[in-house]
Amino acid sequence: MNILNEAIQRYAEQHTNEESPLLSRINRDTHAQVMMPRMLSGHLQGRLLAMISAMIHPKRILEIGTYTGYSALCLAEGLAPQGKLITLDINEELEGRVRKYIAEAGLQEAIDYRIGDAGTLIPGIEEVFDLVFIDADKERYSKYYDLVIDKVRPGGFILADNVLRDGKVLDEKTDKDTRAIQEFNRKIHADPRVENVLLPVRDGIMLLRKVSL
Ligand SMILES: C[S@@+](CC[C@H](N)C(=O)[O-])C[C@H]1O[C@@H](n2cnc3c(N)ncnc32)[C@H](O)[C@@H]1O
Repeated sequence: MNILNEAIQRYAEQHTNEESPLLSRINRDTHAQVMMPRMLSGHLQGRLLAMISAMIHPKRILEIGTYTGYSALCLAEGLAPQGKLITLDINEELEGRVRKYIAEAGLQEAIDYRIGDAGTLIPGIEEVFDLVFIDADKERYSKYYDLVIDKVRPGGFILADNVLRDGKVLDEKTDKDTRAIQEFNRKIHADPRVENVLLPVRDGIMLLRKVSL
C-alpha cells in the first residue's frame, strides 16, 4: 500500500525523525509475526500522525482499527496532559500483544483499548473528540463517518487512511472495498459540515476538519 516511488519513500524516511525503539520493535515484530503486516501505518505515516496529533494537542482521540497498536502509540504522543485515546478493534487475537506494547509505553492510563465491533461500540461512547482516526474495514468507512461526525467538536479533525487504495480509486470498475472508499471520498467531499484535503501520503490519508454542527 504505497503509491510513492520507493526511492522517494526511502529519502522521505531518511529525512524524517526516527521511530522510537519501541515503535521500531512493534514494526519489526508485526512484520515477522503477525498476518497482514502491511496494515501497520509504518515509519513515515506514524511520524505524520504523531506530528498532526502534536499540532492539535487533543484531549480526546478515537481510533477505529488498532491492529498491533502502532498508530495508537503515535497518536498518543500528541495528547494533552490527562488526555485519553480510545482505540477499537474487533480482533481479540492481538489483544495480549497490544496490551503489552501499551504497558511498555507506560500508556495504560492514557489508552483505553476496547475489543469489539466498532459499529456496535461507537454509539455507546459518550465523548466529544478532538481527533478521530478511521482505519478499519474499508466497506464501512461511510458508516463510521456517520457514527462519529456528531461526536467530533466543531473545529475538530477526522483522518481516514487508505483512501487511494493503491491507486485503484481511479478505476471505474473495481473491487467492493475500493467502491466503498470512492463513495466515502465523494460523500465527505460534498459534505458542507467539513473541509477536506486528500494527502497522497503512503496509501492516501483524508484529512477533515469539522467546520459546523
Ligand atoms: C489497517 S488495520 C489498522 C492499522 C493501525 N491503525 C495502524 O496504523 O497500525 C485495520 C484493523 O481494523 C480492524 N477491524 C476490521 N473490522 C473491524 C470492525 N468491524 N470493528 C473494529 N475493528 C475492525 C482489524 O481487525 C484490523 O486490526
